[in-house]
Amino acid sequence: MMVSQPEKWVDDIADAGGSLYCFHLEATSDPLPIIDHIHERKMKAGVAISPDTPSTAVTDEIAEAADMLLVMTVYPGRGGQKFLERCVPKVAELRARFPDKDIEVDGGVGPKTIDVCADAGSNVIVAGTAIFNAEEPEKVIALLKSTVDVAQAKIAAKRA
Ligand SMILES: O=C(CO)[C@@H](O)[C@H](O)COP(=O)(O)O
Repeated sequence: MMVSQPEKWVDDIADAGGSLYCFHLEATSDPLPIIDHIHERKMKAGVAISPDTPSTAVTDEIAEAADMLLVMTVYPGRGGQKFLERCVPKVAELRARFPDKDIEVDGGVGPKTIDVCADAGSNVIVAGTAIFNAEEPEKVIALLKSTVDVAQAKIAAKRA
């Protein structure tokens, strides 16, 4: 949800059948009650950070309460923007602190940029333009999935 006052829309999304409610950390000074509310409404809670927000803004307390952490790799607003590689170290930092958490990337992700995201530890991928503009979207989806699967297996092997 790219909205201010994200707490206002939790019930509407739950009532509409939502299963995940992801909101921007920058949009609130009090994220923990929002996460609690999302969970009370039986949805998973995601916390997103924009490109200029450091990963350390996601405190251990917030991350432990949330189900998913989203590192935006473009400025929120529209599809088709250029992937911001400078955001990738935030994925690695979050993955190091939270080995078992879902960590998502969103923005400019496609066949040319998936490797760095997957190697940094992202296991949830949002891709718009790379899929919708592809001649064979299913092949792009398969590539994104397999790249993440291989990277996740490597990361798991290192941890073992
Ligand atoms: O909502 C946003 C950006 O505001 C993203 O979800 C993008 O829409 C993803 O699209 P691509 O960057 O993959 O085209």
